[in-house]
Amino acid sequence: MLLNIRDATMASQVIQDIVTRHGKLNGLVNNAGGQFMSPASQLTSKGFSTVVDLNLNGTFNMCKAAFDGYMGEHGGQIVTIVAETRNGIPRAMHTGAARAGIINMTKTLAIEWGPYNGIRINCVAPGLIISSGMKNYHETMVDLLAHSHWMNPTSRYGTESEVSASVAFLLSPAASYINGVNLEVDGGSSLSKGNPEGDELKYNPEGSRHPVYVGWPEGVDNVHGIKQVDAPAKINELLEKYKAIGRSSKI
Ligand SMILES: CCCCC/C=C/C(=O)SCCNC(=O)CCNC(=O)[C@H](O)C(C)(C)COP(=O)(O)OP(=O)(O)OC[C@H]1O[C@@H](n2cnc3c(N)ncnc32)[C@H](O)[C@@H]1OP(=O)(O)O
Ligand SMILES: NC(=O)C1=CN([C@@H]2O[C@H](COP(=O)(O)OP(=O)(O)OC[C@H]3O[C@@H](n4cnc5c(N)ncnc54)[C@H](OP(=O)(O)O)[C@@H]3O)[C@@H](O)[C@H]2O)C=CC1
Repeated sequence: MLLNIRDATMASQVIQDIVTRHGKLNGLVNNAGGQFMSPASQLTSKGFSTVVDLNLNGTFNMCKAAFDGYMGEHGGQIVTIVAETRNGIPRAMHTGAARAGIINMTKTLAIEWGPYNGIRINCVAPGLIISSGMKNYHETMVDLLAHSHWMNPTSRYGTESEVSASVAFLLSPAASYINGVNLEVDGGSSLSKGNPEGDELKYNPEGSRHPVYVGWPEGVDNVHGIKQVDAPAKINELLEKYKAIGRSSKI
């Protein structure tokens, strides 16, 4: 099924097809999104609109299609992947604005749509994650990422499995009283304030002491064949390093 979330008609059609085929729509995960890197001073109006259209309007199109096509009558769970935006996103102001808009839209929808057979709607805000999205970055950005992971309070980036686990939790009955929240899955990076005397004083450049979770749902053994992600080699080198932490750590 082809889907461009920027196209409201296509969004409705996809939801309709799913309901016709399966008879129901229990959950919607809005994962599609993205941006390009640009300082705000060089961003054109068209560039800003493009990223807002993809992320904010696209997410609205999918939520509305799910509501109209099934959930308004029968209920359901919605989770939208945004991005960690607490202190803005330098060089990605457009996406920061769009994701902040989604977080606020989610709060309103939780209030307005909650009464309709118990729709729950929440966000997951990843920090930097070793994911297929990394292949979109320029080589210099990948270099920077590969050398700055220790600046996170956990001294590592996150994995796709760690984001998936949060999404699965929010979709599940275990989260049945959680509605309208934005769950930051960032290892605490959004709390980081920097340190004028050098970040080394604050973080552990030796590496992470935090066990890593890789390979949904079976864990570090990767029985689903998640050997590496579709990302540049340098990023996968980090993942290999993290897997070793996962195996050797006692939780
Ligand atoms: C670290 C910061 C973020 C926080 C962490 C987040 C990480 C991730 O999200 S991981 C990556 C996920 N995937 C992506 O981000 C996808 C990569 N990006 C894209 O696929 C595209 O850039 C797009 C989907 C965001 C937009 O594509 P499209 O709709 O095809 O837009 P156009 O290429 O036609 O461009 C329209 C318009 O936008 C301006 N523009 C586009 N690229 C750039 C650029 N590199 N620099 C500056 N401006 C750009 C420009 O105004 C374009 O108009 P024209 O000039 O008329 O072409
Ligand atoms: N990796 C990270 O560090 C972080 C990622 N995120 C967000 O997490 C989500 C997943 O990203 P990630 O897996 O890393 O990166 P990817 O680039 O691999 O995933 C983005 C997905 O969005 C799809 N997509 C883009 N535009 C559209 C559209 N108009 N209609 C339908 N689908 C579309 C892409 O499809 P296709 O491949 O066909 O173009 C792609 O599958 C994104 O929203 C991303 O911005 C947020 C914070 C951090």
